[in-house]
Amino acid sequence: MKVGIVGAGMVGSAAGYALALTGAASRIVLVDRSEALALAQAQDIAHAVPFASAVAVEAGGYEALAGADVVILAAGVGQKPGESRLALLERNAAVFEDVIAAVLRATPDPILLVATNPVDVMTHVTAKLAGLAPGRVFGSGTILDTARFRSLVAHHLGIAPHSIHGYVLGEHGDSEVLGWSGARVGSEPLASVAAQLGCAITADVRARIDDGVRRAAYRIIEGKGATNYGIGAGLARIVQAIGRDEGAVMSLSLVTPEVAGVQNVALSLPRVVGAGGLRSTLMPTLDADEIAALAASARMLRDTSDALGL
Ligand SMILES: NC(=O)C1=CN([C@@H]2O[C@H](COP(=O)(O)OP(=O)(O)OC[C@H]3O[C@@H](n4cnc5c(N)ncnc54)[C@H](O)[C@@H]3O)[C@@H](O)[C@H]2O)C=CC1
Ligand SMILES: CC(=O)C(=O)O
Repeated sequence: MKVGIVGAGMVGSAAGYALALTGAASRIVLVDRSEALALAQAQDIAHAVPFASAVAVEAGGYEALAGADVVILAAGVGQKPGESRLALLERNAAVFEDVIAAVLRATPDPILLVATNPVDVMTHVTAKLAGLAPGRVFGSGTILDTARFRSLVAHHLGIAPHSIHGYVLGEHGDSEVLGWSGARVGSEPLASVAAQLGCAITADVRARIDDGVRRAAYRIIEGKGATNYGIGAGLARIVQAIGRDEGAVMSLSLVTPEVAGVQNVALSLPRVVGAGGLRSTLMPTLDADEIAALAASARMLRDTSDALGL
């Protein structure tokens, strides 16, 4: 599978590296407004290939995206320490005006996978600019927040994160909703497993994990200026699920006709990912507080999209 990456900075390069290590792509093309950066990243990633899978890695202009099955969009600015994702919107929406047109001139019917923040509204911007079939334009959404949630719950219980099943929903950002009530460990409800293991999810534990998920990006950006490895791995995992037509369930952002009473809003819910992109949505069972929080998140995103005329 040929995968293009537009934006060869921290996120784009980490995605390329993860794609090369996992073999989720057979050909990777990096594009950036800095041709020198794209070339340097492509060369560096190519030097990992002899230790990993047989992947061709190159850099080029937009024309090099011809025939790309999936294009990851990671161009634009990231947060400065203390800055919210939503504060990036105007700058990154302006970047996408040119980027999406240039991508589609090179490859007219790709799957577009948006990583640029604020990822939900940028997904909506991309869907409108691209006009592709529903399910072919979506955002990484809360895939990273879900990974953070699973990691922290796993650490608390002393169980592998792969065996923790639960999702973060709504905005990839400050209003996101941790789906505690539906979380399971193996096939058992989280609270039951936590009690059996003597690791109850008390209000304090819950608040600590909530903060650890919601504030993770702020803390990491304070420490190293960006986040890249987690999202890079997440983007490669999404591409892998597309390439293998897996039907994997992941929390991803898609323009959705109606969520918690809010119409036409891009946000994350559990979605089924396969060869054509997103093929269905699995509406989770939530408790009353979670439904109210999801409605508030959806309303905030809708209001933000309204301001852009989306
Ligand atoms: N969805 C998620 O979970 C995450 C999203 N992000 C977001 O990803 C985006 C990229 O972050 P980083 O890679 O850290 O930033 P970065 O600054 O390292 O890389 C961005 C790249 O975009 C390029 N670029 C800017 N305008 C362009 C244009 N018009 N055409 C082509 N390339 C262009 C820049 O030259 C730069 O190399 C940010 O919006 C950031 O907030 C970051 C981490 C996680
Ligand atoms: C930067 C960002 O969106 C994250 O790490 O969650």
